Amino acid sequence: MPSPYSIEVDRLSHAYQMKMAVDQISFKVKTGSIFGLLGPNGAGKSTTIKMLTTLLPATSGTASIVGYDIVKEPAKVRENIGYVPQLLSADGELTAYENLSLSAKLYGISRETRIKRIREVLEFMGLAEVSNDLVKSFSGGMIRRLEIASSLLHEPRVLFLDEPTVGLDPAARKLLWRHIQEWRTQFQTTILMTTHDMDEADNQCDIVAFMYQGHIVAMDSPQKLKTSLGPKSTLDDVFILHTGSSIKESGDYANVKQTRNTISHL
Ligand SMILES: Nc1ncnc2c1ncn2[C@@H]1O[C@H](COP(=O)(O)OP(=O)(O)OP(=O)(O)O)[C@@H](O)[C@H]1O
Repeated sequence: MPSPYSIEVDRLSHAYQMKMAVDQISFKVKTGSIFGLLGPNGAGKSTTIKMLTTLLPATSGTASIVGYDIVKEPAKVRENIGYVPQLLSADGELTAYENLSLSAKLYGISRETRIKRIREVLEFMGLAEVSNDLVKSFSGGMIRRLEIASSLLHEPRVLFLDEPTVGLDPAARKLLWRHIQEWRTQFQTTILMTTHDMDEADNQCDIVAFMYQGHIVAMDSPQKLKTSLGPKSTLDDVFILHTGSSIKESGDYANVKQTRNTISHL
């Protein structure tokens, strides 16, 4: 029987020189669900995503994506995933269509399929009407939707989104999520995202894992995490309980700076 989980992580760790950025984390993500890694800057969220997308080797532990081992079968893993990194990846000097066409060629999608897929992802991400406009004329939210569209061209079974809404205003965030949720409903795509926005995790994720200093300190549905503390509790209250500080106060400076740079790029 096939596993009900699209992502399985077992005691996964990564050390940068002497520093343990991710320290023996374990979790499973059900197919078709949205799993949020929530934590302050420097908690280890991006490092986790980079290991699961085969961009960074694990120091120890194992993980599989739709049954493929990230160490033994990295090519198979890559065939089955989409990845949208924090930093800007769309080319402003090209149109939306041209950006997607370039990505589709890189994915090796045949010419006939390419045209159909590009139309499909443009439609799903609400960009069909601006497909021939230069990306440099786009808002931050439109650029993000284009980057997500690009990661969906090969119809991945698992999508990794690293801080998908960082730097976007509330209206752009809402629109972005509407489009992502529509895609997920249609294709049953499993999504792993990182965020340090409590409301976003609360509203969009089926399961949330709090990351702090390389560890997962709590993991459950947002509702269960909150009710375990009492009525009217927020996810921030749960985070404070497990770490002793608010998510806003517990990041490290270097990473805050990096996030701000990302925002100014958008
Ligand atoms: N290339 C690197 N070399 C050395 N240390 C690194 C490197 N990348 C990240 N780190 C450190 O590893 C830890 C985890 O960083 P990581 O980027 O995974 O955290 P994060 O939770 O994703 O934060 P952010 O929200 O800023 O992306 C941090 O202490 C960070 O300074």
